[in-house]
Amino acid sequence: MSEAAPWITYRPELKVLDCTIRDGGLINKHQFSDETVRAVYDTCLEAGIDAMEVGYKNSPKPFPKSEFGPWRHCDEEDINRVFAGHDLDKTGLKLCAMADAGKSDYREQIVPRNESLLDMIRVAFYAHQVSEAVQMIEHCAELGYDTTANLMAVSNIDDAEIDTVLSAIKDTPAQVMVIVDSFGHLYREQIDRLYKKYATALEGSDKEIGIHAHNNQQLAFANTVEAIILGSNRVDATMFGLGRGAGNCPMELLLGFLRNPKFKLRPVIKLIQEQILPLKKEIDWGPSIPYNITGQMNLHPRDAMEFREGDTPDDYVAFYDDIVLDN
Ligand SMILES: C[C@H](O)CC(=O)C(=O)O
Repeated sequence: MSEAAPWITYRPELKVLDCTIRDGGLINKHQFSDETVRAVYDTCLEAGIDAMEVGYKNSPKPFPKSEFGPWRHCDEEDINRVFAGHDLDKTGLKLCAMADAGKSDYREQIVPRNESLLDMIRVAFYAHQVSEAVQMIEHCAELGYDTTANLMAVSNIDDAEIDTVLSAIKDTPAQVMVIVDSFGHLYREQIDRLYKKYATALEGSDKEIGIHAHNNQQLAFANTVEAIILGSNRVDATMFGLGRGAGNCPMELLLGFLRNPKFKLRPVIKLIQEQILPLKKEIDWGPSIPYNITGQMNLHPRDAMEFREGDTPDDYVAFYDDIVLDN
């Protein structure tokens, strides 16, 4: 964590992670073409982005390969095909995958780091899964990976539970503890409170604090900037905000804000024009009233996603009546 964060200026320790394919895959079952995945990778290289999350290391049992694309499982052969020749030392780009507690066969699916092009495993978990998350982090660190701890849905957990998680994670080898606003519910003041809570609990552990924001209330970029101002040095964003439901902090806004000259905006704009805009015609993401409502109500976006996939995606009043009057 930065002691004093000179937020509007050059801060070389601040690292940007692109999770377009991993988070965006939650709206199309990770059915991206190799061309799109490779284009995001090439853009990360050209734009000076520090890490690219290529998907999930999740089990094919709950996510059968007949239904879900390769980036839900990140088999090594798929990684080797699409990122052939990737070299961390030459490019400075870390490739990473997310493993969900309860949904990953991590002991079988994750091979030693020196046998993989992946450099980092981000462990995602809900508060009640913290014991498994600790085991996963320790296991992946033993295999040689950088690791992060991503406590999901933090807006929905009481303080005592957050404290329990933070004290369990503090002693793990995870380099980063991420503030994850899964429901896009948090306001600036809550980001402040959580950042300070995480920083106090993790003091002395050398862990960085990360931020992963969803855009239900059109606050993902603002909340990301707020975390950066406070000292967060590990920041998630996606190209054109492509991500589950309302999407994420848009990369194009984030890079426009950062002052490190290594970050280049033009390749991101080019990718958006050539690859992401065509996707926008096929799949729905980004803020809309159903996502605003679930964000305001601190609910998982699944009902809004189902509604947007249905026959009357713009019948906002019907969604309001269903969700607001039912809760
Ligand atoms: C822990 C991850 O960042 C998963 C995710 O995207 C979420 O919002 O939850």
